[in-house]
Amino acid sequence: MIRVENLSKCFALHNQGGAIIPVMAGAELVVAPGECVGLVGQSGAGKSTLMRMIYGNYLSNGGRILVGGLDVAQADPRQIIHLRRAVLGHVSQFLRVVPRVPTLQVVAEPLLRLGHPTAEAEARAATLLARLNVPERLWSLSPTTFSGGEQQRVNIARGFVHDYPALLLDEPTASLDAVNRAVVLSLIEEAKARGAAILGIFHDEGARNRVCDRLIDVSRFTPEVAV
Ligand SMILES: Nc1ncnc2c1ncn2[C@@H]1O[C@H](COP(=O)(O)OP(=O)(O)OP(=O)(O)O)[C@@H](O)[C@H]1O
Repeated sequence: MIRVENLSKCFALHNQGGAIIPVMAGAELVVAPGECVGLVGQSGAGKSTLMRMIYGNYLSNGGRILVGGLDVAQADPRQIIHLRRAVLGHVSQFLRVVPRVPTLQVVAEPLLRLGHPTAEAEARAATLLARLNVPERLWSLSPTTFSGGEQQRVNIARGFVHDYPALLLDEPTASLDAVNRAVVLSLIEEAKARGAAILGIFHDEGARNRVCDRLIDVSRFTPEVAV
C-alpha cells in the first residue's frame, strides 16, 4: 500500500549561500495493508522529512513513493489532493483549521468532501468525538480555543472519520491522558484490523510496542556526508 524506493532528499538553504544539505539517500520501506510500521532513529535522523515526502508536502530529489498505486514523487498537485481526500489520511501533532467552523463540522468534513450525506457524516463524527471524550457542549464551537489535548483529539477524530486505506500518524498520543491514549491505540488497532496500512512516529515507547508490527530506523538512510 505504501512503498518507498531509493528515495533521496537534499535541502537547499537559499538564505545561506545556497548550501545543499543531503539528509536522506537510498530510503526503502514497504507498509502492507493491515500493518503498522514505526519510524525510529535519533532526533534529526529524518523521520518527519520522510513522512512529509510521503504526504507530498516536501519534494524528493530522487526515487519513488508509491501510495495506492500513485507515485507521490511524480504526481501533480491535483492527484495529490485526490490521494489525500480518499486514500491517504494524516494525523499531525497540531490541528490546523479554518477559524469559526464548529468542531462537529471540522470532524465530519473529510466525509462530506467524499460525498457522504450530512446526517451520516455528522453521526460518524459525533461517535468519534464521544469516544474520544470531547464533551458534547464543545461540538458546536470552533476548536481554535480548545486545550492542546482537546485539539489533538479533534485532530484524531478527523483523521479516523474516513476509513483511509493508508494513514500517516505523527505522535498521535503526544499530549493525551491515559484514558484517551488508550482510545487512540484502540482506533489504530481497529484501522489495522480493517486493512489500513499505517506508518507512524511514536515517541511513546509503550504505544509503539503495542501497535507497531515492525520498526524502521531511518538513520540507515542518513547519507554519510551528513553524519
Ligand atoms: N525545511 C528544512 N530545511 C532545511 N533542513 C531541514 C528542513 N527540515 C528538516 N531539515 C533537516 O533534515 C534533517 C532531518 O530532520 P527531521 O525533522 O526529519 O528529523 P526527525 O528525525 O524527524 O527529528 P526529531 O525526532 O527531532 O523530530 C535534520 O538535519 C534537519 O535539520
